[in-house]
Amino acid sequence: MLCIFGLFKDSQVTKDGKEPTPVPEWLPGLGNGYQYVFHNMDFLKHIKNTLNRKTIVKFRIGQKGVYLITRGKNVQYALRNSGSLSSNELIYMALQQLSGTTKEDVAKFKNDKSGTSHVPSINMPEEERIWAPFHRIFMNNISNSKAVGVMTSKFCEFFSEALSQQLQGKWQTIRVYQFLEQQMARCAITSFYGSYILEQFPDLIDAMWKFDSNISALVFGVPRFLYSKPYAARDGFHEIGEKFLNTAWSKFDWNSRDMNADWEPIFGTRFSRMHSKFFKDKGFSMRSRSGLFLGSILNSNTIPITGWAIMEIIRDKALFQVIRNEASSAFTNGELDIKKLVELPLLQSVYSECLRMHAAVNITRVIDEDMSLDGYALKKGYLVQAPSWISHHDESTWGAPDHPATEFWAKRHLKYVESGNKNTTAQFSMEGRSGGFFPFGQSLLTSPARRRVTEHLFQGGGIGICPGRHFAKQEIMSVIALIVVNFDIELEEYTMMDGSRSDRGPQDNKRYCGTGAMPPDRDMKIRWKRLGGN
Ligand code: HEM
Repeated sequence: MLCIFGLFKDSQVTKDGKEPTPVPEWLPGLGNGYQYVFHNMDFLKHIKNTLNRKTIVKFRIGQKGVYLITRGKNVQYALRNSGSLSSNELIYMALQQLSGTTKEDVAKFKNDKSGTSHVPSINMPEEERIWAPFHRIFMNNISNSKAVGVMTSKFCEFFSEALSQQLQGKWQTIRVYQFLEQQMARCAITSFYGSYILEQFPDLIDAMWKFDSNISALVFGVPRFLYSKPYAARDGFHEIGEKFLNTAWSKFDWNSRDMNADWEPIFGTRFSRMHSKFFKDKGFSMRSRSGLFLGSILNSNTIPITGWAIMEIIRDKALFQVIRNEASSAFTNGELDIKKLVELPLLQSVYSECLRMHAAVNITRVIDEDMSLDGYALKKGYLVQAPSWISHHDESTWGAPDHPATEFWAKRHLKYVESGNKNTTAQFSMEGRSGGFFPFGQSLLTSPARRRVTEHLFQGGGIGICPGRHFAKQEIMSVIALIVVNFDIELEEYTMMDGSRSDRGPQDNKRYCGTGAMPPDRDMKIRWKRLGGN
């Protein structure tokens, strides 16, 4: 586990290349550990401003050396092309810190060196393998198009139902983010994990948000004796998971036809059933099973991105109208056509712009062997970290006349092509920029061809690109479409998160920087009126 406090020490110059420039210490003599953990965005701004001509810089968190990579081509190279990097140590840390997996159960992951392929890379009995079947559960039940289709259609069914509870033809006041935090979370959990979990444990949503707001302290490894609140939040959340798993297991008939259903009320999706059964069959403790199970419940990325998109659309009346017109074209007889929806150019541009601005992940790998990158010599044992916040705010990649990268611009990802008769059509495009855009992480594997053939074939396990990204896009775009098409909306005022008046609009809640999507720190009070028809 990373220890956070310690003095910054410069490392030796090697003969194999330049030594990356050390980041100036935040507090002379005290290093950057505290700033990195508790003020990650300020730390990243500090790096961006003081070292903006360097491509790789280094600093220390306690005893751990970290290289930060700040340019798109290096991020691509380091996270895709090198056999010298892995994410295993980080996964073990996340398992212990976030999921609360017991040491004995983490050891089961560690002991499996057979890789994630069907064919083990070393001689190992099939029943002792963890990584390969675990990855298959993700690939077959979250990433593939059938599974995504089931989850999206269930989600839309529940979310449409939630919207239909709003008064028709009458103005009503709500707070946008508060509504999403409760209603979108409820629908996402139900579509993924079935209806039983929230019927039995309605406090789960609040426990989830409490846990979520403490994730950075847990991820960055703040010890329990220094700061116990995050651990209490995690334990409270996991206790609900334990109670759920106990009752759901006794209620569900594993020999019934529901075992293979796309969705049933007790466990929800096939993913949730397979995942839960897998860890029980492998003899994991109840505490580990609960943490692993609840890990994927978190809506901590999709809800903030949706919140930002909806607020941006509401505060610009012209944009609201254009998005409404565009989204309406994806409805046929009141039914949302998801395939059409996810291809809509402006909506995709708004979605990507919100990910660009607010998804702040520090994609991290461990260097397994000394390596060189961009003329720099990088040492074994260091972490390599690519902060999306820096790449996503790079003016040379994203800036446009009158639309600096620091600002939301709905049309930033559109290009205009001639469509005959001197007309032009807008198309969604990330051309030439995708290297600097990685809200969902990056695949570790080399060429696209190799990635296609051997997706998830890396030694020992490891994280690849987010397997939930297709579902996330469909879920977020569906919520936007269902709201703008079915409601007239007027902005009343901005509020603090407790509902009291705020004299400014939302900004990123910086506490989340480095760990995922940053939610807004203010809410938006609106009047909305549900329309008839759709
Ligand atoms: C806007 C929404 C989302 C964002 C920005 C996001 C981002 C990420 C990132 C950055 C990673 C780590 C990749 C790495 O370190 O290389 C990740 C992993 C993961 N995500 Fe997402 N995610 C989102 C939504 C979702 C959803 C909706 C699901 C589930 C349906 C999901 C499931 C997962 C899982 C299971 C992993 C771990 C993968 C592994 O261990 O191989 N994510 N996500």
